[in-house]
Amino acid sequence: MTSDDPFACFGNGDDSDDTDDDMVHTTSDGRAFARQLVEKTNSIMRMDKSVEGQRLKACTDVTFQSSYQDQQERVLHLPWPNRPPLYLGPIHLNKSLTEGGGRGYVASQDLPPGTCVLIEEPLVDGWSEEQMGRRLGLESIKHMLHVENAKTVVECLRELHPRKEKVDEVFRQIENGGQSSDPLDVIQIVEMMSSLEKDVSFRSELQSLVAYAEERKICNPDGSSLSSRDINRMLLALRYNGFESGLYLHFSMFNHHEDPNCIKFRPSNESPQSTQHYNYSEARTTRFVKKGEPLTLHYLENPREVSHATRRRVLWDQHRFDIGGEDMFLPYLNSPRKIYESELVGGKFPPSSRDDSTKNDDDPPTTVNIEKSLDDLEDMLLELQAAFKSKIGNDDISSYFERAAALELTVGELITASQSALNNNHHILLSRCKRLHLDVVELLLSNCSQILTNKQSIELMVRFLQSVQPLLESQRRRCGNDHPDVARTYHDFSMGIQSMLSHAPKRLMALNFDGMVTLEQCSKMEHFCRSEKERIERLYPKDVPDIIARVSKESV
Ligand SMILES: C[S@@+](CC[C@H](N)C(=O)[O-])C[C@H]1O[C@@H](n2cnc3c(N)ncnc32)[C@H](O)[C@@H]1O
Repeated sequence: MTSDDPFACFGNGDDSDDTDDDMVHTTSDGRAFARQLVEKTNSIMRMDKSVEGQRLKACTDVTFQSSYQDQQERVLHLPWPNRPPLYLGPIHLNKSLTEGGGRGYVASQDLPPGTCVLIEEPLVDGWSEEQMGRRLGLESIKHMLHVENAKTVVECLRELHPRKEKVDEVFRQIENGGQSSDPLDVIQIVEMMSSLEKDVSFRSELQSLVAYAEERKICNPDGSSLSSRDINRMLLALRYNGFESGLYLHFSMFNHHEDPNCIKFRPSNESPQSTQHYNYSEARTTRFVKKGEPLTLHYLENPREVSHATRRRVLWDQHRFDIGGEDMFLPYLNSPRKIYESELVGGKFPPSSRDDSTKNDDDPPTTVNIEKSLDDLEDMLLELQAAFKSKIGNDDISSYFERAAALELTVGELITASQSALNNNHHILLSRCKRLHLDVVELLLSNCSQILTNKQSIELMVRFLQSVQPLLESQRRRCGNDHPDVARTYHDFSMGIQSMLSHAPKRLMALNFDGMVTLEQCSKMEHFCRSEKERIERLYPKDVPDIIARVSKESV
């Protein structure tokens, strides 16, 4: 085995190596002691659970849920009072927000983390096959005009940004020789529509959709035929409001924030207790939200963890609103743009532009290069996950193992290179690299146990812990202590410690993690991580069917 061997850090694959001095001596006494400690803390946890359960029940209690009556009143002020969501939590629509595009939700009372604020079924569930992996285009309009309830969809779409009434008014002003009073309307409506219409094939597709709508007798709510401008506006409404999972009405009233206080879940569409199928999304707060504070989501869905430069470009490209660069003064905030710790590169505001710097700039920002590598490596992981899932035969497993092992090392190298290029241990891209690393190690450990020697597994677990510990710290700083992403990382940390306590406790202590230098401290940390993971998970109960059942009971 030479140092050039890419698999050197997995050991030489010889099991006899496992009788390594350090490990054997440590494990014989250490394992027993560690097991005792884990059992002791487990039993303390079991006792604690009933008390903790009661405390947490208070958080997910009906105190923070809206009654049917209460919802009815607030639903009247939504743009679709006749199509209420399945549940509207203690929030209401404010139509004159200064930050984030006019309309948006605000909290009607103080809301603890995990409060369910909205449950809704999509108006259009998913997109057509041709649409997948591409930006929403006219094929999605075609898909929408095909669905059974197309007439209702078109009617509802009227109220989505940019509202039909508004668009008609803007063009009326222009056609009368005037100008739109709001420069943002020109950017988001007039310029966006005309840039799409520059394409000849787009224009001809618009015409064929006009004819198709006519044929199916799908018209505007006032009975007039859908014009090509109407269809173009509908496309903007999809782009400005659509989610990966489809189009929702009430979810489209959430504005974007760089540091959002809500998260949208698309839970499994089956309730565990009943045979009833649900197809809903839910939004929950991820931290404490004060009464009157706007409720916001992060618009980037996949991947969510991108650099400031990429976020700025994507949001401009898709929505035509600018999150701002270093020198940009944001009039609605009356201040320069705020910079978050997770965006700093070398302690400074990173370069960013609304335009695609990968195309125009010879020297794209460091973050763009890291993102490109991440995209490629994440694709490789997806391929490997699919291969292992499809139960590859024993003969193939070693070749897939080699690919997964090479991927693990490459991600490790990307972490090292990114750390030095970004000079910021809490940069959002480093968190993404570390999450990827954890996922690759997990893939190896859960699928290649028959190939990995004990020593290799332990070395893998060591590198796993070296990624998970700083990731946890960065995520807590960025998302707070109650975010579901943090729960997942607590879980990983606890599993990693548990495994090392059982197999190589001395090696674990030698890692010298803060507050983890004795066996007792390591065990305590493992217990802490596990209980934190469980605490956060309980903040986000899978209780949507119960909420819906309660509300429908109250309504009769
Ligand atoms: C899903 S809608 C949100 C609701 C919208 N404010 C409305 O009144 O219909 C998305 C649009 O709202 C605006 N918007 C949302 N978040 C924003 C933000 N942080 N800054 C500026 N505009 C924002 C953009 O025009 C975007 O295309």
